Amino acid sequence: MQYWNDIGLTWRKPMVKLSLFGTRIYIIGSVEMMAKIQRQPRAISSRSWFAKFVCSLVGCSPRSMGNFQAHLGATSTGDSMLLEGVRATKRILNSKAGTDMNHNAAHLVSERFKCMEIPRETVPVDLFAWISREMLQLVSDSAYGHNNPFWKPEIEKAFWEFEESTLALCTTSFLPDFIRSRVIRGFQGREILVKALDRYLNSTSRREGSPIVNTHFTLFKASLDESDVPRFECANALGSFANTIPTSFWALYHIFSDQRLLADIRRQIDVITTSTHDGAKTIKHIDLRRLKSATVLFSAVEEVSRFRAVGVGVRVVTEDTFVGEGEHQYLLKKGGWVLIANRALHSDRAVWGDDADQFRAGRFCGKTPHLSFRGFGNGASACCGKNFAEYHIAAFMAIMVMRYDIAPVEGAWKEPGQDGRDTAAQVAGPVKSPRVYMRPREGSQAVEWNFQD
Ligand code: HEM
Repeated sequence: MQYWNDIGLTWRKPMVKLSLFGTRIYIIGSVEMMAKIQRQPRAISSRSWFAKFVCSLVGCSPRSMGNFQAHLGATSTGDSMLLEGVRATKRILNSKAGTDMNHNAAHLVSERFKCMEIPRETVPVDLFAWISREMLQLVSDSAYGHNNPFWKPEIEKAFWEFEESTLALCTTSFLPDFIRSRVIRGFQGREILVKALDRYLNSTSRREGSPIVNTHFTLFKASLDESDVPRFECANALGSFANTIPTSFWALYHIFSDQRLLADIRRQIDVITTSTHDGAKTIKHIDLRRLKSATVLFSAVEEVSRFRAVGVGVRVVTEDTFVGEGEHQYLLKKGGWVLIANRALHSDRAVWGDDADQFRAGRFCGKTPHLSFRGFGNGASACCGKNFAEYHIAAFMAIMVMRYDIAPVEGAWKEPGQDGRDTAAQVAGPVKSPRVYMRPREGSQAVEWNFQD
C-alpha cells in the first residue's frame, strides 16, 4: 500500500491516473478531490471493493460470495448483506450496548494488569512482540469472552500468519488451490483460525461473546453457506484487531519516549483517579465516565493514526462517473480503482501546518481539519469502531503509564521505522522493534488499579 501513498506524496496532485495490467488506477492526493469522490459512495464504492477483498481473503463458496457482494452497485435497490452487517455494528456501538462494550473492555484491561507477568526489570523486552500479545488477548477477550480461542498459542500464531499474508492471499486468489496452499503461509494460518472459530461459534461459549459477534453470527447464518460462517468471522477479527494492535504499539512508543508527554498524561489520569485502602494495599479507581477528559491521551492516539497511517482508501468505480469540474474534471471508467493516498493528505503542510511531518501529541486537543484526517476514514464508510478502538487503547495506556516506566536498552529511544509495503492494514508496525526494560514505578507494587463505571 505504501507504493500508492508514495505516488500520491510525490505528485501531490488531485488525481494521478495509471494503468496496471489493464486496470485503471486513480490515485487521489488532495482533500478537495477526496471529498468529491466520497460524495458518490455507490458509483465510487468502498463497499464493492471491500466485499471482493473479504471474499478473496477468506476463500468462500460462490453462493456466499454472491450473497455477500449483492446489491452494492450504483443502481441496486435490494438489501445488501454487507451493508446490513455494517449498520448492525454501528447500531450496537452507538447504543448502550456500545458503552457497555467500552466499559467491559476497560475492566478486562485492569483485570489483565493484575495478573500480567512483566519480565524482571533487568531482562530486555521486545516491545512490539509484548504489546502485540497483550493487545491481541485483550481485544479477542472483549470480542469472544472467557473461552476466547485466541489464548491458545497455536491460534495466536495462526492469526499473525494470516494477518501477515492478507495482501498475498487476496492477490493470489485466482490461482488454483494446490498452488495457493503451497506458496502462501497465511493460507494455513487462516484454516487453523477458521476451525477454531467454527468450534467457538457453535459452542455455548458464544453466548459470552460481544453483541457484535452474536449479531454477525445470526446474519451470516441466514445468508452464507454454513462452512463460510467462521470464515467471515475470521475477516471480522482481522478487521477489528489488525489496526488496534500496531496503533497501540505506536501510542506506547510515542508516550514513553517523550517524558513531557508521559508526565502530562499521568497528570490527567491522576485527576480522574480516587483511592481507597484495603489493609495492605491501596486501590486506585480511574473514573471511566471521565476517561475522555484525558484529552492529551486521546489526542496522542489520534495523532498516531495520522502520523503512522500507511494505508490507502480503496474504492471501485461501479459505473462511468465524472468527478470535479473545469481543468480538474475527470472521467472515471467503470471497473477502475480509486486509491486515496492517506499519507499525502496527512502530510499536507497547507492543512496541518509546518510541523505536519512531526508527531505532535496534542494536535487533536483543539479543532482539527477533520476532512483531511483519514486515520479512520471519513464520509459514508468511516470506521464505526473508532470510539471503541480508541477507548480500548486509552484504557490500556492509562494503567500502563501509572504502573510502569519503560526505558530503551540502548539508553536512548531510536525511531523504529515503518514499512507499509506488505500490509493491508491502515497502520503498520515497526521495522525494528525497540528492546526495552520495563520497571514498576516506585511504590506501585502495593497498588492495585481498577476502573470505576
Ligand atoms: C485503531 C483501530 C482502527 C483503525 C485505524 C481503523 C481504520 C479504519 C478505516 C481507515 C476505515 C475506512 C476505510 C475506507 O473508507 O477506506 C475503517 C472502516 C471500518 N472499520 Fe475500522 N479501524 C479500526 C478499528 C476498528 C474496530 C475495532 C472495528 C469494529 C469493532 C472497526 C470496524 C470498521 C468497519 C465495520 C468499517 C467499514 C465501515 C463502512 O464501510 O461503513 N474498525 N476502519
